[in-house]
This record gives sequence, C-alpha cells and structure tokens, in this order.
Amino acid sequence: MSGSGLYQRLGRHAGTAAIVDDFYRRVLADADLQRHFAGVSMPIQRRHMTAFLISAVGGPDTYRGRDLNSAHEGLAVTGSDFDGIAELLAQSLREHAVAEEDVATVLTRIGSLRSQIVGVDGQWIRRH
Ligand code: HEM
Repeated sequence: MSGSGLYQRLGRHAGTAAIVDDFYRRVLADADLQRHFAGVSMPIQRRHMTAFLISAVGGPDTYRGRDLNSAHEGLAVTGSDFDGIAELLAQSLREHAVAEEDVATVLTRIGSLRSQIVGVDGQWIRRH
C-alpha cells in the first residue's frame, strides 16, 4: 500500500519524530512564525504533530489531539503563515533525505488541510 510505504520511507515513528523536531526548530527560528507559538507547550505540540503526520502518511492513527479546526480557531493564521509552515516542513523532509516525490505527496496532503487552519472567515463569523 503506497500510504504505509510512505510511512516506512519517512522512517516510521522515529524518523517522523526527527522530522517534526527539525521542523519546529525551523518554525521557532522564523521571525514571522515563532510568535504564534509563544506560550505553547512544544513537547506536547511535537508529540501531537508527530502523531498527526504519521496518520496523514498512512501509518498507525494514534492522534488524540483536537481536530484541526478547533486547534487553530482564533489563532488568526494567514495564508502566508500556512505557506511558510508548509515550506519549512518541506525543508525538514529534504533534510532527512526524503525523495522529492514523497515530499510532494506530503505537501499535497497537508495542503488539503488549508481551509481548516487558515482562519479569516471563522474569525469574522465569531466577531459578528
Ligand atoms: C500546515 C498544516 C498544519 C498542520 C497539519 C497542523 C497541525 C497541528 C496539530 C496536530 C496541532 C495540535 C492540536 C492539539 O494539540 O490539540 C496544532 C496546533 C497548533 N498549530 Fe498547527 N498545524 C498546521 C499549520 C499551522 C500554522 C500555519 C500555524 C501558524 C503559523 C499553526 C499554529 C499552531 C499553534 C499555535 C498550535 C497550538 C495551539 C494551542 O495549543 O492552543 N499551525 N497544529
């Protein structure tokens, strides 16, 4: 199955966790993105993102965090924040020698979540 093949190629749980560690190092070093994570418990964040990503690439589904709509509600994530995060994830995947074809697959899956994360409409509705 190509989904679980992708999970194997990312290096299963240990490989995905290492990619996510690298990813949040980049996020916290990014002048535009780091402010969103002020006050967020990064160990929990890393654990949730690792479980989420594993499930998104066809590995076991152990994610027990909130749904992505609820998790990002009120955070005022912009389209450009989303693109920045996706780019840093791509860099972390490449840093871990993930093949370009697999990087593209992961980015397509993550890209399909955009409307759950970028919050402009939801915020407008809540304010009025
Ligand atoms: C690119 C796709 C993204 C995915 C797959 C994703 C995934 C997640 C997951 C799984 C959580 C944990 C939810 C929980 O703990 O219940 C989370 C939380 C969070 N995400 Fe994202 N996220 C994405 C994009 C973004 C972007 C673009 C930003 C802003 C720059 C962002 C900011 C946050 C913050 C600040 C939290 C912590 C919220 C809190 O603990 O209150 N995320 N995200």
